[in-house]
Amino acid sequence: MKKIAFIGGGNMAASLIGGLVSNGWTAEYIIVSDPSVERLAYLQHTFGIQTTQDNSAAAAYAEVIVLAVKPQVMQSVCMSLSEQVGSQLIISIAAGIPCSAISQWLGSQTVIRCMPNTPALIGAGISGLFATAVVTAEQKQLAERILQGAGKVSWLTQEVQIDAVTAISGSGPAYFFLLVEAMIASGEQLGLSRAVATELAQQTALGAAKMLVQSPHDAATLRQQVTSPQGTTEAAIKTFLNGGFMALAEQAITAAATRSQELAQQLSQ
Ligand SMILES: NC(=O)C1=CN([C@@H]2O[C@H](COP(=O)(O)OP(=O)(O)OC[C@H]3O[C@@H](n4cnc5c(N)ncnc54)[C@H](O)[C@@H]3O)[C@@H](O)[C@H]2O)C=CC1
Ligand SMILES: O=C(O)[C@@H]1CCC=N1
Repeated sequence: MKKIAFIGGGNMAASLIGGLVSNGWTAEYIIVSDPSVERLAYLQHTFGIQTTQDNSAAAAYAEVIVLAVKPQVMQSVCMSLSEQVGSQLIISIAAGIPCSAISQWLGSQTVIRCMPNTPALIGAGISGLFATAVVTAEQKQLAERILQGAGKVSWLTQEVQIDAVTAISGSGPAYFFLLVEAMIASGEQLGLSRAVATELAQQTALGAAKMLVQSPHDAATLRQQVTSPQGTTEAAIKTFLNGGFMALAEQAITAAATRSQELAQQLSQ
């Protein structure tokens, strides 16, 4: 078991730490650094891990450094850590920041870029991973072990594919939450209490997600199985499609991928 430092202890770090701890990673082998005392107290209390406000101390302690700060502060955080970074494996989860920029700011080539998602917190996440050429097979296995606590892992052959992963699975949970928000609001408008509408929408999302992963049928077939000719589902689906749902979804997902590319250009100069 290796010592891991999380630089930045926000939502995504907490999701990954939750996955690690519930998968049996020793809490004493995990340290997180964050400027917020309240945040550190929460993380310490929830997971029993070590905490510090000193990024350098966390980095110096660890064999693996997970960079989990917002893309906008990544450059300054990395540059301030360059003294402490030697042979550690670096895993960056920041949207948009290329390995080349991380390598340059930290002075280390041993970088894996990772795009996880928040269901990591309950072990139901998926992470897209890209490793630079110098990363060894052993280090890749280590990264997999760390991220598998958070869910599935998918290796990418080209770094540019991370933009698509960000748009599909990184941002993706938010698309489903938005649909559930809309379903709850509609349920209320149709006369249900908020509590009942919420329970119906949540359980429907859970059931649909389980069918998607467990059934031998694809999404389109499962949808057709709900859709009786001239029935209620057809009325809803027709309204979605006539309103341009497919084109809108493609436009939205492309906007996420484009934003990932823009972040790379803006933040890696
Ligand atoms: N939220 C998500 O679904 C996903 C986020 N990401 C990436 O994960 C990274 C973190 O995102 P979130 O956890 O959502 O953000 P967040 O805002 O919840 O967490 C960022 C944390 O960094 C801390 N921080 C700020 N300045 C710092 C510094 N100088 N040194 C150490 N810590 C510092 C903040 O106090 C905060 O707790 C981002 O780069 C984002 O692109 C990647 C995949 C999914
Ligand atoms: O919205 C973002 O920029 C981050 C990356 C993927 C999910 N959240």
